[in-house]
Amino acid sequence: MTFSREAVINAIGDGLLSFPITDFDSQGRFDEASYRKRLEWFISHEISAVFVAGGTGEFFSLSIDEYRDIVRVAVEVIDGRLPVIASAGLSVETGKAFAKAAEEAGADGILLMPPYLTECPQDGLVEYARQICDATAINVIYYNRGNGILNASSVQQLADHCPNLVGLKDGKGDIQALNKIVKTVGDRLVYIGGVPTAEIFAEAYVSIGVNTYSSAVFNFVPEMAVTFYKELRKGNKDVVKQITNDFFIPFVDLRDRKAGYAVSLIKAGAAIVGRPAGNVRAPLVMPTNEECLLLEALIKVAKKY
Ligand SMILES: O=C([O-])C(=O)C[C@H](O)[C@@H](O)C(=O)[O-]
Repeated sequence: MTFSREAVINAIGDGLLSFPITDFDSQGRFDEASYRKRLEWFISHEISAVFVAGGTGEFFSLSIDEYRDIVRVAVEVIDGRLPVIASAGLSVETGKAFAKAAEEAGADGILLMPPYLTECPQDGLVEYARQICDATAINVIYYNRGNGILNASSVQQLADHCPNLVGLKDGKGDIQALNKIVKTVGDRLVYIGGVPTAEIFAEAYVSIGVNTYSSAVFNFVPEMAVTFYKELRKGNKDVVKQITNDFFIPFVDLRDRKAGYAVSLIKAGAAIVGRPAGNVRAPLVMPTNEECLLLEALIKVAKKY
């Protein structure tokens, strides 16, 4: 951990957050050299923290050995210039193991993913998160998504119990429920927008005081992603509307063609802009050639910004 808790809270609470895809070679193995170049390129843009092996980074498809390499490489390349956050989760025991690996590699925090597969009662989810928080000294951001959605009183319980719980990342886009969490738990936590294609929710997020989000499209159109974020924060509704109409709405339409495209299209986009990271791993699939051509046309539009 390079940064103080306060510095991590400041970094993740204001500014654009980036979630790099994970590079695989032609055999589907983690490609360290390519990943190093990607991270260097990432931090040459205006971002405030780097979340590695996240959803966009295919955490769900990585072995713990690959994960160790990814976090080690990220901490080396970023070299204290920005906080590095890495994912953890799946079960209490694997969650603790990932958290330990992240801590040993020098990460500044973990993004705690929902449990694997099973339905989850609220008190069980609180216990899942509590045990993983208690097992690590680094910062924890809970990812409220999938089968692991915490309600406002559960978030409050966790925040009261776990001093290292610093943030909540929304992955559902239920603004009513998120607003209740924000109003109930208040400044005790930092709130991050993180539904797939976060920008499409960004205006709603800002309206309830969620001032930052994770941008997956940053992986292939970083200038546009940064412009969108800055104009949003300045309250420049015209530019936000224009980029939403020109890029995000058609992108979301393309994304909705197949489950998992929120990640697959990002890898396809990276290849189109000359920064390939290999293919996604099963159960995800890559977009078709026709879909890649549609994406290429959208990327041309994005370059205007
Ligand atoms: O864990 C992750 O990779 C995400 O948060 C998902 C993306 O960054 C999501 O916010 C998006 O697709 O813009």
